[in-house]
Amino acid sequence: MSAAITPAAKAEQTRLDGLYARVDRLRDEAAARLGEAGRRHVENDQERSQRDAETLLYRRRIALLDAVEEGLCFGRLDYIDPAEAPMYLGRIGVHAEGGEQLLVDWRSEAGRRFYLATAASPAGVRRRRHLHTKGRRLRSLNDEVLDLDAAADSGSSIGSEGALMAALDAARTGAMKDIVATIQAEQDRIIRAPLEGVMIVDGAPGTGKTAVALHRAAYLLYEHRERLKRQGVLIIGPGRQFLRYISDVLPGLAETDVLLRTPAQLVPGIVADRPETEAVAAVKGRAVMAGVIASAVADRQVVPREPLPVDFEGHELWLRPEKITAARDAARETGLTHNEARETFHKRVIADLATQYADVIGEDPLGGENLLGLADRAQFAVEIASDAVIRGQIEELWPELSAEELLEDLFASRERIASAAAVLKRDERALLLRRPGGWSEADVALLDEAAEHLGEVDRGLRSGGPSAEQIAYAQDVLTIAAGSASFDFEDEESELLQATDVIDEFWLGERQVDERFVSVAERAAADRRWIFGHVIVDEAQELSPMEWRALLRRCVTRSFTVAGDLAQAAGPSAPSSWAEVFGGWGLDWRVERLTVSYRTPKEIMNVAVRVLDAIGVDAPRPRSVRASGHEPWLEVAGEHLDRVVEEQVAAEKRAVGEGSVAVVTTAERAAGLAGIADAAVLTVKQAKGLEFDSVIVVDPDAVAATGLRNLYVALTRATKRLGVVAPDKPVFPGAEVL
Ligand SMILES: Nc1ncnc2c1ncn2[C@@H]1O[C@H](COP(=O)(O)OP(=O)(O)OP(=O)(O)O)[C@@H](O)[C@H]1O
Repeated sequence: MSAAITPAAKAEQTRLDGLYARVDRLRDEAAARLGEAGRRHVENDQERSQRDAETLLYRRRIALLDAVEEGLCFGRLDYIDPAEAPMYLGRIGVHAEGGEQLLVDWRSEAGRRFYLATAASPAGVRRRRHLHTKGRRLRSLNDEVLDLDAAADSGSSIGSEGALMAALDAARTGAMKDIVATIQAEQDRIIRAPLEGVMIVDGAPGTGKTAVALHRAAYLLYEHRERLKRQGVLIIGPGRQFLRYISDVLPGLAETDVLLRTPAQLVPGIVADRPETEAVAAVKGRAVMAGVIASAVADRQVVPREPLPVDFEGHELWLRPEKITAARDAARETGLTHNEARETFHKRVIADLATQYADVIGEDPLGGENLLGLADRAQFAVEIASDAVIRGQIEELWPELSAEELLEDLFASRERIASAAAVLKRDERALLLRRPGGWSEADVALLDEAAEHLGEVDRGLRSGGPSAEQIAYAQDVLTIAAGSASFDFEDEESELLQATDVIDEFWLGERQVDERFVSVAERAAADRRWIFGHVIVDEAQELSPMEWRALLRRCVTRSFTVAGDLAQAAGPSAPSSWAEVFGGWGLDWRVERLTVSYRTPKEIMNVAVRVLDAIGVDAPRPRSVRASGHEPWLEVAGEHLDRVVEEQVAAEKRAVGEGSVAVVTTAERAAGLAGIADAAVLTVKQAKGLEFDSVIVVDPDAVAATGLRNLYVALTRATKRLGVVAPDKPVFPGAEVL
C-alpha cells in the first residue's frame, strides 16, 4: 500500500525519485570507470597496481550504492528558523552534481540532530519526519512535531513514537534489521562515544545492546575512517547462528571492513568442533591457564640430567648439562619467542660441539696449544649443523613447535600436565587429560596463548599462507644464501650469522602473497596476529579470562566496545560484576547502561523480572517500551509433551502469520524436538542474542536447573508472544503469574 496521496507524500516521493536518480547516475559513472580501468593496457607493475587499485575502488563504490538501495532516505528535519532548509537523512551522504547536499549521512555530526531533538529540548527542530519506503516507493509518513506552538496550531501530536513502535511491532524474519531510522537518544550517545578506552554497554535483554554495538561499528568506521579502514574492526559474537543473524546489518549500514567472528574462530585454520564438558571448558578458560601454557613451553626447553653422547665422524662428543643450561639461558635471554630463540640455542650447542671436536682432533701430541684455529672450528660447526642425527638430538632439547603440537602433547600426557599445571588441583588436572584429535571451543584461546609464546613458525595456525611454489622458491634462495654463511668464534657469546637467521623460508614465501585484492576483513581473517583498530564484543558475559587475553592482544590500543548482561551469563564460572571481568587488566574502562527494553513487551517482562530478582545480580529492572496485548500462556503437557509442543507451535504459527516461532529448551529436549515444522528448535545457548515473534519455552524447570540465568535468556527471546509448555506444573520463579 502506498502512502495516501497527500500533497506532502507527493512532494516526498518526488524528492525520493530525485535521490534515486542521482544514486543511479553515480552507480553508472562508477561502472563506466570500472569498465575503462579493466580495458586499460598496462606496461609495467606500477601501472598494473594503479589499475588494480582503481578497480577495487570502483567495485567498492558500486557495492556501497547497491547496499543502500533499500531505505536510502528515511528521515527529514524541518527547523524553526524558516531560513534553514530542511535536512534529509539517509544511509549515506549524497551530493548533487553542483555540490549541493541532497542527503545527509546518519553518522555525520549534522545527522545527529535527527536523533537528539525532543519536544523538551527541540534544539531548533520544528518537525521530525520518518519516511517509510519499500523499494523506491514511499509507503507512509510519520511526523513528530517538536515545536509546541506549531503543534498546537496544526493539531499534530507531540513527540509521537509511531516510527519506533512500527519498527518494534514488525514481524521478525530471522535477520536483524538496522535501526538507523529510530535510534533513541540514550543509544545515540553510546553509538557516538569516543573511540578510546573500553566502553561496557550493559543492559537487560532487548535493550538494543547488539543493535547499538553494530551501529557503533558503522559510526566509528565513518568517523575514524583512515585509521579503522586500514586496521578494520573485529566483532565477536557468541555463535555462528548469532553471527548470521547480525551479518546483514552491517552491509546494510554500508560497511565492509568488519570481521565477524565467534571466540572459537579466532585462530585461522582451527576448526573447534570437538565436544567438551562444561567442567573441562571452565578449567581451560581460567586465567591461571596462561601460566600453565607458559610452563608447558618452558618444559619443552630441556636440559638433560646426564651428559648425552653425540657421534660425529667416529668421535664421541657430549651434550653437557652445564653447556645446555648456558645455551638455554642465552636463548631465553633473547626475549624472543620459543621458535625464534631456538636458533640461538641450536647455535650455542653446535658451537660447543665444534669446540669439543676441535679439542679432540686438534690436540697437539706434544702437549702444545691446540693446532686448530677459529676458521676450522667454524667449518666443523657447519658440518655438525648439517648432520641430521645431531640436529635431531638437539631438536629434542629445544624443538620447533606449533601451538597445536604443544597442546596436543600436553593434554595427552599425565606427566606433562602434572609438570606444567602444578597450580591446578589434582581433579582439575585430570580434566585436562585426553586423546589427541581435534579442538574444542575452549582450546582456541589456549592455542592462541601458546602461539604467542611459540612465535611465528606456527604454520599450522595460518591459513592463506604461501603456496608450495612460493615455499620452494624461498628454499632455493636460502640454499644459495646458506653458502655465504659467516661465523665468528672469537667470543663464546657471539653468534653465527647465517642467512637462516634473518630469513626463514616461510617468511620469505609469505611476503610474496599478493595482498592487493583482499579486503581488510579478509586479510585480518587469515592472520592470527592482525591488530584491529577497534574490537566489539557482544554477549561479553560469555567470555572466559583466557578468551579476553586473546582479544586484548588483538587491539593494542585497547579500544573496545563490550556489550553484555551479567544476568544472562551461562555456566558456573559466570562473573558477577564487570570489575571481576576487567578489574585485573589495568584498563581504562567505564560502564554505560541501557534501560529500556525494545524487544520484550510488558506482559512477558512481568514474568522475566521475577527470574531476574531470583538471580540476584546487581542490575536495575528493565522497563518495557510497549505492551503486546498478549498474556504469556502455560500448558502442562503431562506425558504428551512432544505432541503438545507440536500443536502449540502450529497454533503460534497461525497467530504470527509471516512472523517467526522458536522453541527454546534444554539440549536434551531440543534433540528430541528437532524437526518440528514451522519453528526453530534451539538450546538456550543457541538462542542467546536472537529474537522471534513467538517463543515457546519447553520444560522451564529443566532449563532453570541448568541455571536461572539460562531461563531468563529463554523467557526474553520473544517480541510478541510467549508460551510455556511444561511436563508438570512448573515451579520456577515467575511461574505463579502464568
Ligand atoms: N532504537 C531502536 N529502534 C528500533 N528497534 C530497536 C531500537 N533499539 C533496539 N531495537 C530492536 O530491539 C530488539 C532488541 O535489540 P538487541 O537484540 O540489540 O537487544 P540486546 O540488548 O542485544 O538483547 P540481548 O541481551 O537479548 O542480546 C531488536 O529487534 C532491535 O532491532
